[in-house]
Amino acid sequence: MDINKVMIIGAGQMGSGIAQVCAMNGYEVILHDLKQDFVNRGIKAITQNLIKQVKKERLTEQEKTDTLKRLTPSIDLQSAASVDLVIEAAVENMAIKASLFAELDQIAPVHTILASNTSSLPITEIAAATRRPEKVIGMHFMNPVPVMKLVEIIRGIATDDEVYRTIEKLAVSLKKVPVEVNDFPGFVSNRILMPMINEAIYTLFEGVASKEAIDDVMKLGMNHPMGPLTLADFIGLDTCLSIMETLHSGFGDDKYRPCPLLRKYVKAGWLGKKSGRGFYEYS
Ligand SMILES: CC(=O)CC(=O)SCCNC(=O)CCNC(=O)[C@H](O)C(C)(C)COP(=O)(O)OP(=O)(O)OC[C@H]1O[C@@H](n2cnc3c(N)ncnc32)[C@H](O)[C@@H]1OP(=O)(O)O
Ligand SMILES: NC(=O)C1=CN([C@@H]2O[C@H](COP(=O)(O)OP(=O)(O)OC[C@H]3O[C@@H](n4cnc5c(N)ncnc54)[C@H](OP(=O)(O)O)[C@@H]3O)[C@@H](O)[C@H]2O)C=CC1
Repeated sequence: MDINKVMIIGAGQMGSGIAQVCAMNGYEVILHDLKQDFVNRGIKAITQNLIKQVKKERLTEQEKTDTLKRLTPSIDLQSAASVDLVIEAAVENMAIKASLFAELDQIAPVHTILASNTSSLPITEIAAATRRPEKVIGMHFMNPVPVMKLVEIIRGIATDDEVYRTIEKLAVSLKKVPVEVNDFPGFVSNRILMPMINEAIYTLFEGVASKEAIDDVMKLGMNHPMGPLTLADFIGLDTCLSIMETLHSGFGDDKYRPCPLLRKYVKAGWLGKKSGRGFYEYS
């Protein structure tokens, strides 16, 4: 199946990154969020990223203009009526995703594939909110989307082989490397990454070392590009907590219990870089 027009739901850090790479690679893109302000913030982030690429002479002024022309803002979910693929990148919350997918199922044409960028939630359960579970799939990009090569592609229990192949082909056309995984809590990426981050938060919580020291150990000792606490701030502490909760409830194993300090920060509204404060402060 050919994909020409894509709708991205959620213009946050992931949604705007996905919209950018789709538009840069020739797709017509609708970028949707709940409020015009949020869509504008997403388009502004994309524009700034493209300007940087032009300055670095990796993109011409014309390519930048053409990319921006392929982006259409939306605050009306009915826009899904004109697309071949929806990639949902709203918040990591099953109730919100299930209700979005049920609505999208009513609006989108029969051929449209409904993909989710969820970082941990079961694709099979999201698919069950629709009458087209065979056309529902996980398409998990990594942050920052324009930089990271991986796209984890997750098959739900009912996902069609043809839908899988279409999404795999699409990922390659975005110059990404697709990796196939089955539908288990946290998939592969966050089943491994997030317990490491949660353990780093426990290490801080228990006073084993300062945040800077914990990050230095993993950066200088293990060659990680970012320390785990900096990475948690970068991902978003609300997203980290949601992922740990999915692992905890999905496996029923207390080794995945979220650190109380992580819960406290999220309750305080300290969500990391996107809210200006998490383990570190950002101006
Ligand atoms: C939670 C989930 O479900 C899954 C996830 O996504 S988990 C998170 C996965 N991501 C990571 O682990 C990221 C780890 N960090 C890194 O790889 C690096 O620190 C980084 C790529 C983010 C920044 O790299 P750096 O060398 O420290 O900084 P910097 O030199 O400024 O950036 C390197 C490049 O990335 C680009 N970049 C950095 N941040 C960017 C952003 N937010 N958007 C777009 N491009 C960005 C820079 O422009 C730069 O590009 P060039 O090399 O083309 O000039
Ligand atoms: N952060 C990361 O590193 C990664 C995140 N992901 C996944 O991507 C998704 C988005 O994460 P991220 O971009 O970081 O989160 P952000 O908080 O940056 O963005 C989410 C956006 O979606 C909007 N939104 C919330 N509910 C709806 C809705 N019903 N309809 C449309 N838009 C909505 C939010 O608006 P508002 O601000 O009002 O809530 C916000 O603008 C999550 O599922 C997350 O797990 C996947 C890979 C990496």
